[in-house]
Parts: sequence; structure tokens; C-alpha cells
Amino acid sequence: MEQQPNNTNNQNERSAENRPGGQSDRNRNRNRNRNRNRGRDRDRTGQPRGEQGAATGDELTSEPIVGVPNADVEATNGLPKDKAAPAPRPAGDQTNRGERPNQGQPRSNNEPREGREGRPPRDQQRQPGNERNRDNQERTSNGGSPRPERVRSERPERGGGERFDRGGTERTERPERERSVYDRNEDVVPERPRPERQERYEPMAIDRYAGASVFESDDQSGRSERTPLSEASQQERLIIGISLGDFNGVGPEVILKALQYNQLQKICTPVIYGSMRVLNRYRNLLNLKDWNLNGIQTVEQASHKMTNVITCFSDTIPSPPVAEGETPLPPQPATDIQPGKVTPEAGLAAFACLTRAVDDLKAGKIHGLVTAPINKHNIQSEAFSFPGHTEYLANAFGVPDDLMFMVSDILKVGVVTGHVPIGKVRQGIHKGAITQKLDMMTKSLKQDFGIRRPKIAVLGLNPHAGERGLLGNEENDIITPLINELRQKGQLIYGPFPADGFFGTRSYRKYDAVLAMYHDQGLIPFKSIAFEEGVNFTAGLPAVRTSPDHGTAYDIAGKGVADETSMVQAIYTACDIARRRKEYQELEANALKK
Ligand SMILES: NC(=O)c1ccc[n+]([C@@H]2O[C@H](COP(=O)([O-])OP(=O)(O)OC[C@H]3O[C@@H](n4cnc5c(N)ncnc54)[C@H](O)[C@@H]3O)[C@@H](O)[C@H]2O)c1
Ligand SMILES: N[C@H](C(=O)O)[C@H](O)COP(=O)(O)O
Repeated sequence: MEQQPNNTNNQNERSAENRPGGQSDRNRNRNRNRNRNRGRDRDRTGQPRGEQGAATGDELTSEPIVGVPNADVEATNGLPKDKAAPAPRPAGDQTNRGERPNQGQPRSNNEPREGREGRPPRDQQRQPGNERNRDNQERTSNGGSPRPERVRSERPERGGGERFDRGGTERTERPERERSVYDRNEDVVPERPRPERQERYEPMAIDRYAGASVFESDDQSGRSERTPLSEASQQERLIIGISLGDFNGVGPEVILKALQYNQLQKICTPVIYGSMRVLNRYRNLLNLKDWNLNGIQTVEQASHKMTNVITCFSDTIPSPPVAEGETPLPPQPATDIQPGKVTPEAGLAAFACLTRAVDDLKAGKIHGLVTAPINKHNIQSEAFSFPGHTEYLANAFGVPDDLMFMVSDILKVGVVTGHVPIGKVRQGIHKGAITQKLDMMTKSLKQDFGIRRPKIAVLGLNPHAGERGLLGNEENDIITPLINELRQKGQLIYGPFPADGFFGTRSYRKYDAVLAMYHDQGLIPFKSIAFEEGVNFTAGLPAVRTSPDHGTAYDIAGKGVADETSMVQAIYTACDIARRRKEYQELEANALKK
């Protein structure tokens, strides 16, 4: 049975639960949808329903998407037996509470596997009292949107599942075509017994890194206090735009799965900037035929009760003229949907959706934008010559700088240098750049996440944070003096920490956020720790933009197995940030008037 957080003792949590769109509403919706999903697959006689699902009038097509036989789709709707969720451990078993399970012990073949190496199985992660549930309880008591619990047993693992099973002594081979790009040529390595793990890294010398003891802030009390969000802010209806991204990737699928049966309508009005035709094809593929989308021309026409779609690119090529008496050809689809393929049309379409959504965001017609993943290569054109959404949006809003800020409840990581080739990283590491990113991070933690006095950890650039100049001088010359300067001004900035040990010892739990020097230094640990529920947020913009923390996932596109959790979290996070920011700015404005 699914475990729910035990939050009945807290008055705030109760009120968060009971408000529209609160936890209890979501649980009701979830159960209803689960039952609907069960019923959808079978008719009254209990036979599989097949293709005769309810007609919707939304130009449904029953043909399979190119390259995706229906048999594949059917097969992916249920969880294969070998991917079933592991049985929960006994209640008294403490081995997985924040520790790596099986320390120093070879794994038994009969024992349930972990979700990811070093993390407890998912069902245990959700138990009351563990870190993520504590964060969820903390968030609801602060007025943020509680995140829905997932129905674990209905979804395969990401990327087909095998990628996260590395700790297992046995591995079930998948057929080659189902394997993730990261799986290929991987050897099966039996797990070695691990040595007893220390909870904290023991520093060799406490003063080795200026500004703070290694991996510890001076203040040992953990993370900073969060300002609760007012009831009025929680009630405000928000319109959230969602751009389609590359229609040959998993974007359309995770959007539809996140919004299916209008689940999120209680907290916001979603408007998809995409294409009705593309979305209907994916709706067919996902067997969501008895759920209608609402086609609109402009955002002003959006229904607050439905999932709205603005078609942003031409769906058909008109038929060529024919001689008198001849039958004209039917109009041809302009957009050939080919899941898993990189096509120029998908790049053009992704750009059309993005620009239309950004126009509405700039005009203040939507309260936030959630972008589904693009392919950074096929979207390039004269109009779009940026490495990603982040830089495109900074340019569109005319801001001099931005912060790629990967956020989750358990870890928030920003980067000094973002989409920059590794050879150019060093040029981007200077006092001005780090100061600017720290300012943006601090401001965002205050106004977007309600953290009154953010405590930030800064990573070093070099191995072992330079080892006092032996392995590089950037720490001694740039980072440490800056941290000291900011600390003297009263800011809670610590470091520079050697990145490997910092994440290895999970020292990030003591800080509200971490500033990494370059993309992979921050994003590898972030995605290792929080890939499923992580959100990519662009701080430093005057408007709110989030996205899932994954890309187009071409290797699984069109198979119906993409995990929508990150998209759901991106929508919740956009709503939370939009609400908090407005309230913060109003409070600031009032304070100035006094
Ligand atoms: N915000 C964005 O637009 C964005 C972000 C990251 C990457 N990208 C682009 O996406 C493309 C592919 O990038 P990549 O391969 O490095 O990363 P990716 O995130 O697309 O895929 C990495 C792995 O994660 C898996 N995965 C990703 N999302 C998943 C989901 N929702 N459910 C289950 N499994 C999932 C994939 O199957 C793959 O095995 C590139 O063109 C990249 O530029 C775009
Ligand atoms: N660096 C992010 C990631 O790896 O998830 C992503 O590529 C960001 O891309 P945008 O700038 O398009 O959000």
C-alpha cells in the first residue's frame, strides 16, 4: 500500500492539505485517475479495450506514430514483471535511513535491489520521516505546493530501468534497442563489499580552506528558515505556459502525462504552446483518448477547467493545384512525427512554440513558462543562435546575466559557467562572474524560495580545491579572497570546498544552495542525486521559467515509458516561485513606502 506522509499533527499542514489543490485533493485525484487508468484498458466484459476508446472530436487518428508499432505501445503501458517495485523492507530495518544499504556486505541475490546506487529503494524514500518527506512536510507547512506521491509500481525505471540497477549482482539483459545510450558496452561488474562509510569527511586541518572548516558552515544548525506563503497567494489562479520542445523527443509525452485528466488544474491553468495534431498523436499513443484538450487561438481564451493548446506552427501543407476534373490530393502533414529522430522540422517547430510562449510571457499574459526539452542542435538558426533556453531567455528579456539553477528539495546547484566548452571555463572564473552569480543565487533563494538568510557553499575549481596552490591557484587568488570579503559583509557564504568530497559526504544538506564553477561539476551530482524530481530554473530573469532537468531522451521517445515526475515538479515549482516572488516584491515595495 502507498505510504502517505504523517502530517496530521501540524495545523499549517492541515490547512495546506485542505485548500483547493491541496494534498487531500491531489490524493483523491490520483486515486480517481488510477482507477480510471485501470478501467480504461478494459471494457465492461473485462476484455482489453483496444482502439475503440471514446471519440473526442479532437481530430483523433488511430494510425501509429512513425516507427512505433502499436504492440510496443501496449507493452509499455503495464510494468514488466522484472521491473516491479521492490518489496518494502521491514519497518524496523534502519539500514537505509540516510546510509548506503548493505555496507560492507555482499548483496544477496534474493534481496530487493536499490533504485540507484547508494540510495534506499523508492518505497522507503517515501516513508514518513525520511529526508524527502520531511522536505515535503516542511514545504506544505511553509505554504508551498505539496508534491504528489507517485504510483511507483506503474512505471518502469527511467531510461528503461537497467541504468540504475548497477548495485545488483544479477542483471536482466534487455534487447539492444531498448537500452539507453549510456548502457551500451557496459560490463557486468559484481559489487564489491564496501568499507564502512563515515557520515562526515574528517578534515585533515580545519583551517586548510579559508572562510570555513572543511565541509561545514560555522553555524551547525543546518539550513535556513523559510518564510511561509500567505493563504491569499496560495489561492491565486496562475496561468502557466508550457512550450512543446522537440516533438520527436519525450517532451509531448511528459507534458500529457503530467496534465492528464486535468490533474493540475486546481493549482493553475495550463496552456500548451504546441500543436493539436502532434499532441493528439501522442495522446493516442498514450491511450489518453477519453481526455479532451481545448484548442484555443490566444491565451485569453483559455479555459480554467481544461488543458489548453495553442497551435504555433502549421500542421499541414496545402494540396498543390490540379487541372480541372482531377481530384486534388489531400493536404499533407507538414510535421512528420518521428520519435527518436533529429529532424530540422522538429527544430523549427520547437522554436515557433518557444517564441510564441515567450511573447506571452513578456507581455505578462502568463505567470510562468515551463519549457519541454529542445535539441540544442536542430533548433539553431539565424533567429536562435544560443546554447539553450537559458541564454535565449536572458537575451529575450535583455538581462546582462542569468543563473542556471538546478533545484530540488534536497539540493540546489547553480553554475558560474554554464553552457561553455570545458576549454573556456577558466576564462569565466573571475571575481566579477562569481560575485554576480552569488548575488543572483542569494536573491533568488530569498524571493523565489522564501529563505530569509541563505547559506551558500562555493566549490573550488581545481582538484582538492587547489591543495594550497599545488593543484591550481584559482582558489587562493580568486575564490577564497572573495568568500572572505563576502563573509565580512555578513553573508553566509562558505568554501571553497573540494567538489568530490563535498558531495560524497552529502555536505550539501547543510546549505541552502551550492555554487559550482562549471556545468558538469554541478550537474553531475545534481542529476545523480535528484534526476527524477529535479527542476531546471533560470534565475535572474524578470519572469519565471522552469523546465524538467532532462533532455529529449530520444532513446525512449515514443515508447510510452518516459517519466513525467520532473515535468510535474517543473510546473509546481513555476507556480510556487511565481507566488512567492509576487508576495516578496509586494512586501519589499510596502517596506520601502514606510
Ligand atoms: N532543457 C532542455 O531543453 C534540455 C536539457 C538537457 C538536454 N537537452 C538536449 O536533449 C538532448 C539529449 O540530451 P542527453 O542525452 O544528454 O540527456 P537526456 O536527459 O535527454 O537523456 C539522458 C538519459 O536519461 C534518460 N531520460 C531522460 N529523461 C527521461 C525521462 N523523462 N524518463 C525516463 N528517462 C529519461 C534518457 O533515456 C537517457 O538515457 C540533447 O540535444 C540536449 O541538448 C535539452
Ligand atoms: N544544462 C541543462 C541540463 O543539462 O539539464 C540544460 O541543458 C539546460 O538547457 P536550457 O538552457 O535549455 O534550459
